[in-house]
Amino acid sequence: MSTGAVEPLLREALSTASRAAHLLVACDFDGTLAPIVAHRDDARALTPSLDALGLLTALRDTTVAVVSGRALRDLADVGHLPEGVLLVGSHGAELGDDEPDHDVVARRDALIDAVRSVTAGVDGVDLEPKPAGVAVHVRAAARTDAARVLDALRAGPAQLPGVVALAGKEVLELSVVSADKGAALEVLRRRATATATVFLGDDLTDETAFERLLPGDVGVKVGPGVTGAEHRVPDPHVVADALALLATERAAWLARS
Ligand SMILES: O=P(O)(O)OC[C@H]1O[C@H](O[C@H]2O[C@H](CO)[C@@H](O)[C@H](O)[C@H]2O)[C@H](O)[C@@H](O)[C@@H]1O
Repeated sequence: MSTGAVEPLLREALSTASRAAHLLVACDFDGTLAPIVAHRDDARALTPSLDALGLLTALRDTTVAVVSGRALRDLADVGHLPEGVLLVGSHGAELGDDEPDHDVVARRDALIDAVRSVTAGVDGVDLEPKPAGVAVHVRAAARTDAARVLDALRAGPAQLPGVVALAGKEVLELSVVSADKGAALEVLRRRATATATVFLGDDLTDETAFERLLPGDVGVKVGPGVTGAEHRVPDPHVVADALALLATERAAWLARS
């Protein structure tokens, strides 16, 4: 395990959190466990991060969750996460296995039709349907097309009644239900009766989770950008180091206590 890239202040914060009566470790997926790649189906979590999450799930009084913008089913397929990791999809809209009700599906389909009327014929734009919405990826589009499509989506489909827009990395997500990772984190924390939470995320959509952290919790922003998190690591490789450190320290603490 290499922990050299984990800053001393973060090491200290993780060490303190590792001694919590009940620890919740929650991670974002894309850009945090898995490096960002050109196509969403090719994203894979780094093996050392999966190993560390596996170690953490095996510990008593420790809850591990991945809270992603991806649809729950997609997260389960792409994630290859260790057994015991709780999966939360669609930015918190999918906290369990419940299928969305008919009204949500009908409104989602109408939303996707409206989105298609904006994106039809634009090269490099990729639609990712989700149970309650759609993500419009513009990573592969010409920059002028990407800007034009995003503006048209914000002015059009995003204004439909009940539609919520969330901007991410080269993506605009439109949903017919309102959800955010901060609210999902609250639910996880309550269910786990966690006394300390460690949350790691890289995107704007992770900021609602950082906002909900309490004294003694640890928020870790991955990569550059403005954040409310107290700590930062440069990339998913150092996320793996931080998770490994946390797993080792918690195992040692539990063994002693
Ligand atoms: O909350 P996350 O787990 O970070 O999910 C956020 C979105 O991730 C995916 O899109 C992003 O990652 C892709 C693969 O690296 C990248 O190609 C894309 O540009 C990024 O926006 C996913 O496809 C979305 O559904 C998630 O909401």
